[in-house]
Amino acid sequence: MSEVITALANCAQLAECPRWDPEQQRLFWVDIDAGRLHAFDPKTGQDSYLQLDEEIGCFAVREKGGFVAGLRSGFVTIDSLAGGITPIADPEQDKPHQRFNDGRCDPAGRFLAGTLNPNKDAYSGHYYTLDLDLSVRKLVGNNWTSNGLAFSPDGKTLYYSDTPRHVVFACDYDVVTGAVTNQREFIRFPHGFGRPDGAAVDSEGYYWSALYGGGRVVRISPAGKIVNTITVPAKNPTMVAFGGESMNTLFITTADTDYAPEKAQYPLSGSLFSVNLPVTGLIEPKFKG
Ligand SMILES: O=C(O)[C@H](O)[C@@H](O)[C@H](O)[C@H](O)CS(=O)(=O)O
Repeated sequence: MSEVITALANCAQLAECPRWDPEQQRLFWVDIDAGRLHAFDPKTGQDSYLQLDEEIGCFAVREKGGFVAGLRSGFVTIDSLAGGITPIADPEQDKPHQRFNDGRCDPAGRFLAGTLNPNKDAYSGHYYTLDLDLSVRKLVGNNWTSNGLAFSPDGKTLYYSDTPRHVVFACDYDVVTGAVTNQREFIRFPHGFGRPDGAAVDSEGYYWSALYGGGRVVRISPAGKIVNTITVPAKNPTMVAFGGESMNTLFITTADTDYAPEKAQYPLSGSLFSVNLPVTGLIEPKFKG
């Protein structure tokens, strides 16, 4: 496996949701805890951001322009990195302590986003679907930390994880109706190995999982077996995304730490990394709503 490169050092508190836009040749990503939506140019190393007034968990590039996003306060559209935020709906008005965490578009251009319960006192995190008509419906969940959402290349399998429970699920997905059925356990990681955070599926259908607390990213076969491992110079990788001119660059976001011994061991915690791979990723669908 190629060498991991530090693309942007110590750039975030909680870097997450990297998304490559091939038309703009930019890596968009968020700093959840700082409430920032970033745009990174890997050619120049330049990075800019939009400052929001709340946490942003996830987003997708919108076909009409701008973005759709999941914030603490619900679903919104964002006109550009200059701003222009329009609320759509908050499916968890009764749970102000929860926020959106992980999300992406399905092959039909719906935006799916999941919430987390920071108290971990109830399995009250769920994935919701924001449809093309901007209606919202509950999809799947009963999680502590909704994470790891990704689709197989044919769109017929939906993967998601519940990070603190160390488990990734696989479900049958109907792209026409957006329905989920037949949820089963895909892989469960042993305690101490790392917890399945954000994920991406490559063009061969393998699931790449960022293992929070494990300092590694693993490539998992459709049969649920680990076949490759990338060691990351940060204890808490949070998400991966394929991008670059040839779609074979894996970008890795990570979380910073305020625990001094961990920061001393991993001084690049909270950085954005990249590594070139012998496999390509899937181009992210844009939100069609
Ligand atoms: O990075 C994320 O997706 C979450 O926002 C993080 O907070 C992380 O996944 C979470 O802290 C892991 S766990 O719930 O503590 O296991």
